[in-house]
Amino acid sequence: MNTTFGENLRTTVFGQSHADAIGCTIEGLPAGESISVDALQAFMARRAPGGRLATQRKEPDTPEILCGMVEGVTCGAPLAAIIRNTNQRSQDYKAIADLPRPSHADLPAEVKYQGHQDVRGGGAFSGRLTAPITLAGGIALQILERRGIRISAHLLSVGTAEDRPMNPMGENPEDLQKRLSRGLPVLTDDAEARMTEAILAARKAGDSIGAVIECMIEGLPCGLGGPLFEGFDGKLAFGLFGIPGVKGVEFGRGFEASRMKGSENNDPWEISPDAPGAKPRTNNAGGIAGGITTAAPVVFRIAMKPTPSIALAQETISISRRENAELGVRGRHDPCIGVRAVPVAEAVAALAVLDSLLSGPAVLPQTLERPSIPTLGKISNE
Ligand SMILES: Cc1cc2nc3c(=O)[nH]c(=O)nc-3n(C[C@H](O)[C@H](O)[C@H](O)COP(=O)(O)O)c2cc1C
Ligand SMILES: C=C(O[C@@H]1CC(C(=O)O)=C[C@@H](OP(=O)(O)O)[C@H]1O)C(=O)O
Repeated sequence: MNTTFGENLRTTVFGQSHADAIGCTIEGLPAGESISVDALQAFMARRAPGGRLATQRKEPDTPEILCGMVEGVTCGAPLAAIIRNTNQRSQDYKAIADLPRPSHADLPAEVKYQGHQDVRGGGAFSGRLTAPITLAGGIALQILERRGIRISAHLLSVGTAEDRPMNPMGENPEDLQKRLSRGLPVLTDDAEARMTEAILAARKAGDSIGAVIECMIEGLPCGLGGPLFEGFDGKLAFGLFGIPGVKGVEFGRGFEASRMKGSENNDPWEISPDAPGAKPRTNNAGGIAGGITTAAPVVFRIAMKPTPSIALAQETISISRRENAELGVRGRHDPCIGVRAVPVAEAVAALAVLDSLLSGPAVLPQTLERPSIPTLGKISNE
């Protein structure tokens, strides 16, 4: 399996849902970055299971950083971290080993790995693997935040219940944080009530429900990305499709732009006092043109499918008997994976941004910075 994301900042995720632990390594992290483990834990708690709108599996999701930092500061060496799995109930997967769940990875994984894959809890395909993604992304976010880059996501819709879209030219940061820190990450009270109702109704019916997440990256410089396969949108989309359950990614007006005229969709340039000296007056492009960031906020949306594991009877096959069969999934499952995937989208965005920032300038400066020995050497573990 290849579970690495990024070229300059390489995050590799490992583990299975019911193994002893899951975790990640991060290569290419810049040295000298102070990381608050408390803030990291708080970010990861937004994704962690629990509560009436999520799976009942109880996991504290405590990050244990094994190396790569000295006294809370990154040291330039690869960082490795684990999250222990503490609440597995592998007996829930006895039936599933023979009766693959429709729309989960069970059957294609059985064929690809010839029965050697870990079936328990979805193994390496589980949404649980988004915990280490959130760990790595949470570290990247802290590095970006101190450079004025803000990443915020919300549930734009759950089923047919809709929140208001974000303003693509930017949101007031304090107001946004206040709004997003309610029970469900949404911008309006009305959306919170209607989405909660839709999720609880789906759960009660033994069913599940899909969602759309909208995310905005503010404070980016113009110039990240490049043409063709170097596009910042391509990098982001690649990372976002790594989140289990993502079925669509769109930037700016996305598919809606295909129904517009050029005169409606174009974002006019205007002179601006801010770097780089010009900015688009509208942001239908979602902050990216020619694969390169324009300095307008990057805005993207991801479509999250409804959770495949549902209690309602489903048609499947019996692998051992080679005949059609029926399955109603028992066990602990999210009625709407979109809810907990909101911070995961932010985490992937942070990893993509930091990876791009670390790629270096396209034009080499005439004079190279020549670092010297710092005045005070640091001796730790004394
Ligand atoms: C945060 C999160 C939680 C998830 N929880 C569940 C779950 O409880 N039950 C389930 O069947 N799928 C869950 N999923 C989705 C499956 O992992 C996913 O549908 C499966 O791996 C197949 O991948 P695909 O949907 O991308 O094809 C979750 C995904 C995420 C991101
Ligand atoms: C544990 C998490 O979510 C799990 C994601 C998941 C799946 O198939 O994706 C299936 C369930 O696993 P289990 O049957 O072991 O409870 C969820 O609980 C998590 O996200 O931390």
